[in-house]
Amino acid sequence: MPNFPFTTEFPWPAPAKLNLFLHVIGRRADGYHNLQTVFQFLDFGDSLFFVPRGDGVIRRTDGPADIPEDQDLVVRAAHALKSASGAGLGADIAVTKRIPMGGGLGGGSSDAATTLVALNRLWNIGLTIDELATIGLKLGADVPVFVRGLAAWAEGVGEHLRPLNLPEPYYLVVTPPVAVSTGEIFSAPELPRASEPITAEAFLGGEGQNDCEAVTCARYPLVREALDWLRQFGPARMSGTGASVFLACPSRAEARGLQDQVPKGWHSFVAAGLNQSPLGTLA
Ligand SMILES: C[C@](O)(CO)[C@H](O)COP(=O)(O)OP(=O)(O)OC[C@H]1O[C@@H](n2ccc(N)nc2=O)[C@H](O)[C@@H]1O
Ligand SMILES: Nc1ncnc2c1ncn2[C@@H]1O[C@H](COP(=O)(O)OP(=O)(O)OP(=O)(O)O)[C@@H](O)[C@H]1O
Repeated sequence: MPNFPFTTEFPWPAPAKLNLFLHVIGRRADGYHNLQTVFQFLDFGDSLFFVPRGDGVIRRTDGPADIPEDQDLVVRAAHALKSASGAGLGADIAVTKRIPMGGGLGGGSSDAATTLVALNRLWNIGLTIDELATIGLKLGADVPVFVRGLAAWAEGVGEHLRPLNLPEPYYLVVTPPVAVSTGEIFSAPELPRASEPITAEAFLGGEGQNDCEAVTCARYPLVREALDWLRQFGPARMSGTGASVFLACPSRAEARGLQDQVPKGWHSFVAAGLNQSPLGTLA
């Protein structure tokens, strides 16, 4: 195997995201939904490790047992990058998962984005961020924002992105023990699909909600319970299509204090909101 400048053993970050609000504006002909949302990153996430291979083979050497290797978004992202660029190299990829799956925190999308950015560098292909975002969009609607690495106002299915400078509070994020299927919520007949578009300024002034909340809460009563529990302490909201709910807190200490009271069996963490992804500094 050639001696690469980065036979990297250091972890590449794949941060979680929050949707600070999520409006469903309409349905496209292909069944996907046009949205308005705001993405912010968290200083909490998965860690990915890459060792380039000279023989062109792409393998996941460690990762979530319940996702078959060939379906893992890191493996799919590596193959997509290889065919888009004609790269001859391969990679061993190990994933340390921390982001709850089906949690509305974008874990799979973030892993895919980190794979694109890391292998672009390690394989020395030199694709631009725009090219990586285009490849990423085919893997998942949330991948482009993770590739670009800036908190953003998003429209379309999440591909039209405008960087936003947001407050960076500490969040308490609570995930009840259910995995919500994004496809199920978007295909629900009862999903409201006609929110009036708002402006980023209106969002910054306090407007906005999560249009998927009622559908997810009706179908997954534990998400309703988690929201009701967190709303005792402030204006909590759901991220994405759930299952995670979050509350901005004035300090890390205050968030930790609330976390101590989270009911048993619910996953939770405290993390700072970030307007720049930790991946951004490596891209
Ligand atoms: C809800 C969000 O997390 C908000 O950030 C994303 O829009 C979802 O992004 P994602 O998990 O990357 O979703 P994808 O894997 O692209 O889509 C899963 C399924 O959800 C539905 N879907 C997704 C996104 C979207 N804007 N409209 C949709 O109707 C589609 O049926 C799709 O088959
Ligand atoms: N590396 C991966 N990490 C997490 N999920 C993956 C991965 N690869 C494939 N998947 C699949 O993607 C599905 C969605 O996972 P993910 O954690 O991204 O959900 P999510 O947080 O609800 O995403 P979003 O907020 O984008 O809707 C999982 O149920 C799993 O089947």
